[in-house]
Amino acid sequence: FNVPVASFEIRKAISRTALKMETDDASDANLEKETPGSSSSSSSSSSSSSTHNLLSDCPHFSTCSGCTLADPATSKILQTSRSFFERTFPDVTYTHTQPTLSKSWRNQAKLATSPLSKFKPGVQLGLYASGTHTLVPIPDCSVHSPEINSAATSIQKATIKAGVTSYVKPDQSNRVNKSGKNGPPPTGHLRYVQLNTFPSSPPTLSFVWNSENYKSTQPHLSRLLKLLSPTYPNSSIWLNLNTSTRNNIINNDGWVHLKGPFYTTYPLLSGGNLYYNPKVFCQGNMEGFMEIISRIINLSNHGILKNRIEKVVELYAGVGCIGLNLVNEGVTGDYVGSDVNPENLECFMKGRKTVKKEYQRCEYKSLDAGVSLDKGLGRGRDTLIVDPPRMGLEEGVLREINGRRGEGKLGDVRNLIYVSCGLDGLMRDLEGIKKGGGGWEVRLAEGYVLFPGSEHVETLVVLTRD
Ligand SMILES: C[S@@+](CC[C@H](N)C(=O)[O-])C[C@H]1O[C@@H](n2cnc3c(N)ncnc32)[C@H](O)[C@@H]1O
Repeated sequence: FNVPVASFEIRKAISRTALKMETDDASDANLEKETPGSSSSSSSSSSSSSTHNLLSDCPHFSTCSGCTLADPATSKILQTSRSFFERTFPDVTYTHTQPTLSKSWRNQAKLATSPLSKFKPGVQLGLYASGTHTLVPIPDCSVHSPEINSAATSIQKATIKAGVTSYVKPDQSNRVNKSGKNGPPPTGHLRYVQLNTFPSSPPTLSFVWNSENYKSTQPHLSRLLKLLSPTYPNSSIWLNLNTSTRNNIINNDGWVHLKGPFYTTYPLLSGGNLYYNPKVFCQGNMEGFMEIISRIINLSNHGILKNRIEKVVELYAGVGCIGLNLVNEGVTGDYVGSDVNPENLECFMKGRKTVKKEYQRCEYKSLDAGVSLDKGLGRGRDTLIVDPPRMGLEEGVLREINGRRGEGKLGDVRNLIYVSCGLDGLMRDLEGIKKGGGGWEVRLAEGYVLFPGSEHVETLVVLTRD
């Protein structure tokens, strides 16, 4: 069969990207880190001449932990990925491509805080230096959307006037003193700021606050919002109450909607909208991810699928980012999606109302992936789409995928479309599928460098069976 798209020549992709760049790019993906210092984003490969264009001009590159690869050609993860596919599926040509601009691609950032000064209120925003709690301000980060950078600057300034202080966690070694008693507790107001920027909406600002309840955020939070209001009169503004002493950035049960629209929208590929708020998963590089979705939409046209896509079940479906696009394009007229996060349901339903009328026949369930299959969501479906969290598929799902054709809860499925954001999980799952009894054949494997500058690759794998 025929494998389209770019060849493995990432160099070509990079110089293409470099041509489009006005200044240059940098890093940031580390904003996704749940713990300080652990890096997360992605990358590619290149020659030394493209290095200049990609990373070296970002003023923060040498100190910021967001981008770890000065030269994307040194990306280990792409080598690992290519070797894995060459070794495990020698009949498949693994390709990877860098589909997005290398600058200004990030539409979601989680910025940590630290005190601006020892003696006065005011908070600076940035990322922790690798492996530390030392904050590196990144006001001119090249991979952030410009709206993220300017919102961060506005918030920093407003915290000074509003008397907002930074959350400070005493050094762990001081937490339990010699007498065995707890040391001083964490102090301060603001822990993190999450910023989401979509092209057609004002930025969504979320404040992760070291308070048990709204009342105890006062008067500082209200002062802060008042100061920001002239700059962000129509923004969606959220509070996340998080007093946990662990390193989790967001308290999933701590969301409070403060003002502005409850949802923001991102356009589907051809009319209609996806609906988001900070309670649901959102891709960090939406534009890049849309290229993967376009690829899925066009699979049938490129002779990659042996079987038509008609009836689709999608697990780990989020707000319907992949599914609603497929429905809207008429790729499937019979779709059911599911996700364990109940907040996605309303987002999906709102998005569904915006797809083309003739395609509005699609359903959604708030269910864990394995439970979705137990409840029969996979029965009678010819196509399964999965886009699981980094760790990959849960055991029950993998077991059903490995069930024989015609048997079990996925017995009718003949197309399996796996979108992966975690290479380790994907490799483990594909090893399992190869050894399993499902009779699957890998037809396509493509890496997408959605987070240039860090060790991350998003992978699209298409498998079919007779
Ligand atoms: C990588 S995101 C993909 C979402 C969607 N495809 C998108 O692009 O926005 C993974 C999704 O899996 C969901 N999830 C995590 N664990 C799950 C589980 N055990 N069962 C079902 N969904 C799960 C999360 O809520 C999240 O929406």
